[in-house]
Amino acid sequence: MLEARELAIGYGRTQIGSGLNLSVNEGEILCLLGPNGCGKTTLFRTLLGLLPAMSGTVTLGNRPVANQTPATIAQQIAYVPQAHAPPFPFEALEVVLMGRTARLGVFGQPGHHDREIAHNAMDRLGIANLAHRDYSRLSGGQRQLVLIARALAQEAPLIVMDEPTASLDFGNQAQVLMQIASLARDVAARGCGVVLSTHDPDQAFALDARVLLMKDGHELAQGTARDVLTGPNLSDVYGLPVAVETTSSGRKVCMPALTSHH
Ligand SMILES: Nc1ncnc2c1ncn2[C@@H]1O[C@H](COP(=O)(O)OP(=O)(O)OP(=O)(O)O)[C@@H](O)[C@H]1O
Repeated sequence: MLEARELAIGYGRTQIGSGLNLSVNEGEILCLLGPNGCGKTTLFRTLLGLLPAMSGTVTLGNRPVANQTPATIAQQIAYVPQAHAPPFPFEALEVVLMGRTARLGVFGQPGHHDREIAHNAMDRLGIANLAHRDYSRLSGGQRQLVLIARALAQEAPLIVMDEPTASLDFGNQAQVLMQIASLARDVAARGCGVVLSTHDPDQAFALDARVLLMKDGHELAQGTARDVLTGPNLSDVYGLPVAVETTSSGRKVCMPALTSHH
């Protein structure tokens, strides 16, 4: 569905990364992990056609993304950016309704059906009570949940999420992870493809995701969480000793060694 081949990414003439390969299909979760500044957001912007590739190709639904209009791209991929406050006030529900834009005609106004879908998306994320609140006055975590609801309302077969749990509290992080898993794995509704970035390797284990581990704009390893998120790989990427252990319930957890060596 979404595929990148030998992709080089960057801004203007400044190359941020190269040699990137990935593919995501419906029902799959791909988790991007790597240190601050390694190029995750830049890669996302390139995958979404917001930033031209410096070389290599991005194909979306078997066509180069570079040849597709923003509306066609939006029908295929929903993007959940990192949450920022907008410069002017909107009701949270209006923000969610913006997810319907790519589905409306040129002068189309959202109708009853669109509002119902927007309400359902908010309900699913447990934020129905925020519908008529001023989006710019919500907390960072509440805004993040509204942006995820907007992506759900878009009803695209792929969702790209830039650090979707970054500003969420402990409970909401777990809640959003469960939503991501059910988006991809829900057999009744046809599963979406999900690409997300996170700074928490435990989340890749919890989601049983495929992992692309990045360092300095390049792929260090790609594969199952179990194969890629090893102590040596994580130690290499984050520059400190990391241990990967298995809990009594059988889940893997990653722990940096916090002892200092003097
Ligand atoms: N508009 C821009 N023009 C030039 N360089 C940029 C621009 N935006 C980001 N960069 C640079 O690109 C590099 C990669 O940034 P990017 O935001 O993709 O990293 P990231 O992996 O998403 O980081 P984080 O985990 O901190 O969000 C950084 O060195 C950053 O300074």
